[in-house]
Amino acid sequence: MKLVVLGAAGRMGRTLVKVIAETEGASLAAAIEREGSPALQSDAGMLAGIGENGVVVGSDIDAALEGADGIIDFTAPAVSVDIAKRAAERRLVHVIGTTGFEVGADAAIGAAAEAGATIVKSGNMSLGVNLLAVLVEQAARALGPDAFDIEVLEMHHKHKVDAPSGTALLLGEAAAKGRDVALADHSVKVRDGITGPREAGTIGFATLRGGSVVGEHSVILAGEGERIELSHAAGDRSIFARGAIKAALWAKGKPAGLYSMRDVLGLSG
Ligand SMILES: NC(=O)C1=CN([C@@H]2O[C@H](COP(=O)(O)OP(=O)(O)OC[C@H]3O[C@@H](n4cnc5c(N)ncnc54)[C@H](OP(=O)(O)O)[C@@H]3O)[C@@H](O)[C@H]2O)C=CC1
Ligand SMILES: O=C(O)C1=N[C@H](C(=O)O)C[C@H](O)C1
Repeated sequence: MKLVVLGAAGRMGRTLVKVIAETEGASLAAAIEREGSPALQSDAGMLAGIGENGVVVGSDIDAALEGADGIIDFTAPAVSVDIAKRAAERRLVHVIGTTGFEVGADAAIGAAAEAGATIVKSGNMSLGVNLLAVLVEQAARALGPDAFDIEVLEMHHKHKVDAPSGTALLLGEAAAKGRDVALADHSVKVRDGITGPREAGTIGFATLRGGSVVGEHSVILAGEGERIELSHAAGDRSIFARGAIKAALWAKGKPAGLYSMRDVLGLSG
């Protein structure tokens, strides 16, 4: 499968270039960065630390998509929404790992999927986190909102620009699904000052940033005299890259539509 990596000089882009080179059935068709990026004209393999691979980083996305089968995109929300439309026009696979979307972006991405793109989108592409989400959903269903409070805690490196993380929101959605409520109506993303006691049934989020932490998430279910913690720690970005490439290979030949990593991993149940 011929893949275009968008944001090829970024932390995830470089990891993807490396993992694609290690993956049977996948090849790097093009490596794209934004216009004006200092990475333009560099060799993508050199940036990824795997030695020269002959793929020169460019910024012409339309030329890159000619003859490609799919795009792997860990960039920024506005970029991913725009690329979804281009993927729809060409009926391509588009794997979206980008996080931090505003309300409304889901509708635009859904429209692109209806218009012809085969999109796999997830706030976390790792097997471990997607399994964790299944466990969180089960725990939230079993432990009712009057007896157990749910809090989602995350920590990431100091360069991360969005909060709560896409993974924290994915885990919050899983908890809300287990409780059969809408996360938007029950989430508490900020606490400061005299907040009053905790409201039963809410799902709280706490965000930590610092150093080089790749990504750590805990869902805490706190009851009277007992507490359950379900956690995941990412040690290396290759877990996200392997998941994203697996998603692209899975999506090739599938009907256009919007899919999740739970679909890819057979965890939709
Ligand atoms: N779903 C998942 O499993 C994971 C998701 N992520 C998410 O992926 C995203 C990227 O993370 P990360 O790699 O750490 O961030 P980086 O900032 O390291 O990488 C993003 C790259 O995209 C580039 N870029 C920006 N605009 C464009 C454009 N128009 N065309 C092509 N490239 C562009 C940036 O260039 P420049 O710096 O010059 O602007 C940068 O090189 C974030 O939203 C993050 O949360 C990260 C890890 C796992
Ligand atoms: O920005 C990151 O680094 C990560 N972003 C994703 C998120 O927002 O959850 C996934 C992972 O935790 C790393």
